[in-house]
Amino acid sequence: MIEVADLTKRYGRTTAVEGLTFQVRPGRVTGFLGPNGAGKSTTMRMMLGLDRPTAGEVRIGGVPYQRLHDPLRTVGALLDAKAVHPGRTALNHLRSLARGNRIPPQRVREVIELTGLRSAARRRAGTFSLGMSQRLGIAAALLGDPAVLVLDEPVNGLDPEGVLWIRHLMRDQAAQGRTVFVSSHLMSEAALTVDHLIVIGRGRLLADTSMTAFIDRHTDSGVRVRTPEPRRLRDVLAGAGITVTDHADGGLDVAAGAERIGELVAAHGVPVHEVTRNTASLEEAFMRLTADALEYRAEPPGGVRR
Ligand SMILES: Nc1ncnc2c1ncn2[C@@H]1O[C@H](COP(=O)(O)OP(=O)(O)OP(=O)(O)O)[C@@H](O)[C@H]1O
Repeated sequence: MIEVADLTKRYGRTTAVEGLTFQVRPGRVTGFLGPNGAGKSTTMRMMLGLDRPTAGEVRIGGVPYQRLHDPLRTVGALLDAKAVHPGRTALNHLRSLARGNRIPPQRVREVIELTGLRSAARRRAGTFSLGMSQRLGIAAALLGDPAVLVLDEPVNGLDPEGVLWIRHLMRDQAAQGRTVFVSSHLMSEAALTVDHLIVIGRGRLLADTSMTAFIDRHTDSGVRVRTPEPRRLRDVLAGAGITVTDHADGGLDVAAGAERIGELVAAHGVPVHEVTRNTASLEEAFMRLTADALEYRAEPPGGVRR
């Protein structure tokens, strides 16, 4: 469990984090979301004792990071994947971390297997792609078999297979009862992985909610349908008392479930090219929630930034 209590961080006149209070519980994946500059990395650095709070505190398993006896065995972190010495091989990097933290050498082999780095283990970290560096960073985070994982944008630079892998890994770690705290600036990505959501903007807490509640509240129940015969489809749906509206992309927004629509078009022989649930509204809800808190917003042409 991670407890953040009234946490504030100022850099000169910039307030990066202001009065943040929330808890990250074990057994689930908690997403930490906010637009660029919202204060996510600053908060994570304070969790890991890399930055001193101006006020407030963070406790991991009831203890501030600086007072942990065995930090690497308590909390594993991925903050900056490129922070590894470029001349070191992945294997040597992990071995030296293990040695310095009294972790048995066989654990190095285990995390290399777990992160799919076996074929790259003897290559120098400086030659790694961002995706491979992310895997190495995650291997280091898992090395001490910690009960708490803190991952800053772990999906960054990963290919589609890597993205799936990290999603499974996080779910798996949470299912084992660990605390998994992961930052992202994308709602759509978080929606696929996280159970709980902490959203911040300009360093302040905007939402602390379950993902299911957020999705239920913000996604339309409607379905987008594409057909080469829109008029016939409209007639069939209207005949069944279903509301249909045109969408700018040429599709139709239909206020009914996919099953009902599927049955009706099959019964009337209307050809359909696409039936998709409206999830775009989730990203829109996130944008609305954080809009006033966006640090870098595009200026309207000729306008003045508010
Ligand atoms: N060392 C520092 N000195 C001065 N200002 C800083 C420092 N670190 C962060 N900031 C400022 O604090 C604010 C929060 O930054 P932070 O990097 O924590 O945001 P973030 O949510 O992680 O953003 P991103 O998604 O872009 O990484 C920003 O205004 C940033 O410019």
